[in-house]
Amino acid sequence: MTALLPAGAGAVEPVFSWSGGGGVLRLGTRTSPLAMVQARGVAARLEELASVRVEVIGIQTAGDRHRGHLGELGGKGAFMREIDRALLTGRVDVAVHCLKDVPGDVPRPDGLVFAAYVERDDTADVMLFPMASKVQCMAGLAPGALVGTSAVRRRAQLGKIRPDLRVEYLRGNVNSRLGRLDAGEEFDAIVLARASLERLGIDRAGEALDIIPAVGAGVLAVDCRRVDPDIVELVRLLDDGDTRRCVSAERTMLHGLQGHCNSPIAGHARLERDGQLSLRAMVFTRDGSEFVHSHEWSPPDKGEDLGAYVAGDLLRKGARDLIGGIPH
Ligand SMILES: NCc1[nH]cc(CCC(=O)O)c1CC(=O)O
Repeated sequence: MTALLPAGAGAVEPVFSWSGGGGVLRLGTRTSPLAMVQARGVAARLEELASVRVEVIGIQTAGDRHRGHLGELGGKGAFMREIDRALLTGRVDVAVHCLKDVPGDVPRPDGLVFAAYVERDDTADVMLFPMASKVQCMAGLAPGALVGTSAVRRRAQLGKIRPDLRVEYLRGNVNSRLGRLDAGEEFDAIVLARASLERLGIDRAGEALDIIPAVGAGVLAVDCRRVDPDIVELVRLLDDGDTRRCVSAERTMLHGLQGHCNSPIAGHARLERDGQLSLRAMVFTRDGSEFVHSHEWSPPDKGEDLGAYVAGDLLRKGARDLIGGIPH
């Protein structure tokens, strides 16, 4: 079949065509080892589901090239623009993103649709210690110990639990962060997503932190062009309904708060044993010394209403002042 890009889907020519069944589907993602391993997992599942060969194509993004603070590039969107463009121009047919890295304050391009939210992995944030260090738990860290993380959400929540720790900006791929940690010269601990360790096959336990996860944590989102019904239908087979319900609540909340990439916002939805959907969320100052909190429930298919309600609740409690006090 041949599908054309809709008018207005960027200033690009409608060039895409896909010969469904027996064809090769090109799947784009970032070039980091984590992104590539995630993409290969999605590719393998698509190949199981249909008689299609999936070719994984690594796309270097501005966020990967830039070594400094992500705020200088306008935030996490720096990981998306090139991949969106590759999809809109037909260079790739599907794209895999960590939903956590998809900004909530800028609309997605009209022509694209997240046809699948893959069943959620572990959402825990874990603290890791240098392999050779005697200290292997947060309680063992001395006052003033140095913790590496790039996420303002983690920084704020660490500040709330252990205001005596120093936190320094640390980014880069997971292996290079672990390498710097184990070199033992800079950090007493770092914080990473457990899902990223598991996906990379890194067998390191760490200490799970009792903090609220990021919106979209542990969820892979598979992006398609709306005008490719065959591909949308295929990718839809990877969609997990419960994950989609949770994501709908979390992302609607994030959008309602209009938080920018550097906003310390935490939000986590889950399906409770009684069948209700719950959403727990917090907004902090940068150091975690002030915060607002909300925790509400809804029927499982009312995720958007729940997210909008929790965002409104947080705003009523003063979230705007907390977010507004932090530069991009
Ligand atoms: N910002 C980086 C990022 N984005 C998504 C993940 C992997 C885990 C997930 O999908 O939540 C990671 C790595 C990390 O935080 O350690």
